[in-house]
Amino acid sequence: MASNGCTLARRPGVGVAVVVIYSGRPGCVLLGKRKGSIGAGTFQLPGGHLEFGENWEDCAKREVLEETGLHLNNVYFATVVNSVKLEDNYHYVTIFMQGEVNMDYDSEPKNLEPQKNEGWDWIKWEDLPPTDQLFCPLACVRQVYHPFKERLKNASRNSPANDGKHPDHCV
Ligand SMILES: C=C(C)CCOP(=O)(O)OP(=O)(O)O
Ligand SMILES: [Mg+2]
Ligand SMILES: [Mg+2]
Repeated sequence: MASNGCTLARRPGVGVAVVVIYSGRPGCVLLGKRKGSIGAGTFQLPGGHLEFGENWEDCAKREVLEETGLHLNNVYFATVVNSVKLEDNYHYVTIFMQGEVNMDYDSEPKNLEPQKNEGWDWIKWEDLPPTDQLFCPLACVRQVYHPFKERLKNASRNSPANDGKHPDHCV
């Protein structure tokens, strides 16, 4: 760090991405397409930056509400990836949370940030687009996590899996 307290060194960001599932669309997750910032044109899950002092569950609920209008319940830790794409100057630690649409509220997703996202669709996990069309953390997570097979395994853990499956540089 420089003597004036400033530093020019970059540090990774922290993101929270959310696997949103809905009993009305079995096997599907909510998928959008990025617009207007890094990864424009690639497919993404709802999510965004963890705010200072915020816990992961609250961040997941807030981002999904801001971006889609959906309320979540049963939000739990899914997995975490360290995604690095130096050619795009991109390095984020992205925490994946999974949650269900709370049917006490409207269950139709709305594209509430149209400047950042093309729209939301329910897409079967098996039908996710090819890796080169996925936003970096989503491309990473597909290698290590399946939202409809791994819940019991991960839900019983308080910390990320340490099974050697988590590559540092995923794409
Ligand atoms: C890859 C990045 C930059 C993580 C944050 O995601 P968003 O770009 O969706 O951030 P928010 O505007 O939703 O916070
Ligand atoms: Mg956001
Ligand atoms: Mg976002």
